Amino acid sequence: MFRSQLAVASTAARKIHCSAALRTCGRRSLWHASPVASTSKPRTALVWSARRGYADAKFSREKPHMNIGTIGHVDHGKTTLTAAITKVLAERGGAKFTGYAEIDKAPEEKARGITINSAHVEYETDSRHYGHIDCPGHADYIKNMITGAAQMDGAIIVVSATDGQMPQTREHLLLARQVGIKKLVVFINKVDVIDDKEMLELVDMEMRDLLSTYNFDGDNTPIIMGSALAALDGRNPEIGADKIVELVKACDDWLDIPPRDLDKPFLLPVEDVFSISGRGTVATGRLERGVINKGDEVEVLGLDDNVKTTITGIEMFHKELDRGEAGDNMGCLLRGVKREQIKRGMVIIPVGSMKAVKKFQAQIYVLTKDEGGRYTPFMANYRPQLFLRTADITCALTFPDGTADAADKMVMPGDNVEMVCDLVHDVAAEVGSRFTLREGNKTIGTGIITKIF
Ligand SMILES: Nc1nc2c(ncn2[C@@H]2O[C@H](COP(=O)(O)OP(=O)(O)OP(=O)(O)O)[C@@H](O)[C@H]2O)c(=O)[nH]1
Ligand SMILES: [Mg+2]
Repeated sequence: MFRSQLAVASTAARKIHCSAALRTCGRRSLWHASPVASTSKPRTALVWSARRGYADAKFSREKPHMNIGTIGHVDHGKTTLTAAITKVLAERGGAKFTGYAEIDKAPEEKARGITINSAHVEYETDSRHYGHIDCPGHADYIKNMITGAAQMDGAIIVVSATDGQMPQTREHLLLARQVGIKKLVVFINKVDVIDDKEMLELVDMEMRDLLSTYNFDGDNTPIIMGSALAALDGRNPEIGADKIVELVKACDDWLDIPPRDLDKPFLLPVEDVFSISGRGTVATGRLERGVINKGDEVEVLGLDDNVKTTITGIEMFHKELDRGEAGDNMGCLLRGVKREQIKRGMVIIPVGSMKAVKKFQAQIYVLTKDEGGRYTPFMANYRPQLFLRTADITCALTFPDGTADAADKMVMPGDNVEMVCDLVHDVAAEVGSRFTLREGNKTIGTGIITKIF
């Protein structure tokens, strides 16, 4: 029932706004991923979820949960690898196989053969439960990549052995760093079409260099070489399934589950919103900190449109929860709220626990052209797009009061500067919050908030 409701909703939305509808489609997978290990429950507990048709089991916390995902340049094989991981683990009882066409399922994705929306799947290893977000690599959809990566605790960067590192390999590493990902695993893909061993060694060496450039541990990061397609097609296990097992083992061993901050007031950055007719509005995202309980009174803050409401339901991967913990990638049913009142970029918090800000000072690093940034300097009142958590907002940059020659001062690519950011809409932020600055198709800078006005 829920599935058909959502299909109707997304068809209607597509008529209104294509990209919004695409996001809805892409997001559906979080709600539809089947439980890995479902437990039977008494009928009474199933009432509201059964009516909505998607929650059919309690979420098990037996294994620690971690959010990872695939990032990297367009066409390097992220979606193929995502499907291959679920296939190989399904054969071992740790996942439900999610095919390529189920991940890239929006019509435009199918027509163009690229990922546009980030999609969610889940799987389990012996030691962990993973939520996995497959991100788009195409430069036009970096916005969706940032929102996807903002929910990850670690990531798999996919690089094709045929191309080696490419512009979005570099940009995604930078963005991963900026959203707080500390460790990565590298998958060098498409080795089935490479005969030259030296070529593989070169890609390996270059990736280690690049990791170090972006402050990851280039020397010790596990690099696995294989073929996602061979694994998905069930051929050549020595470069296919065996390498997927090795990759997943490397994730288990090398990627750390960050300490979950359960004591602070909760903070859930909204990644997507959809409505279920007759039920209400659901906001999804990864709980950044704290613990959220069914029945909590909350404030949805930011983008100039604060809303107060109550959480009437919590879900994670098809399963119902009474409480969500920091790190959970979940959906919250919000009482009496219309879909239009909630937007990606807002945050859900306990009433009054945080303020939205419109103006702050920040330490900003401006990327050089070799890092994919601007070729030319900019001056005061430059207006890039600011990405913070799941929000993206236009801002104006000026120099702090008292800066000498502020009117003529130029900021060069490569500079580290202290600047004042004036936002068009307010956003929930604190001293220490990190953000990225983009202009058109480029990431031009990264920053950290030092003072709130
Ligand atoms: N030969 C070979 N081709 C592969 C392999 N893995 C993926 N491909 C092919 O590479 C193409 C791109 O694969 P995708 O998985 O869609 O790449 P992607 O990184 O998800 O692309 P975007 O999401 O659009 O950035 C497809 O035609 C795949 O079949 C591989 O191991 N070997
Ligand atoms: Mg893809």
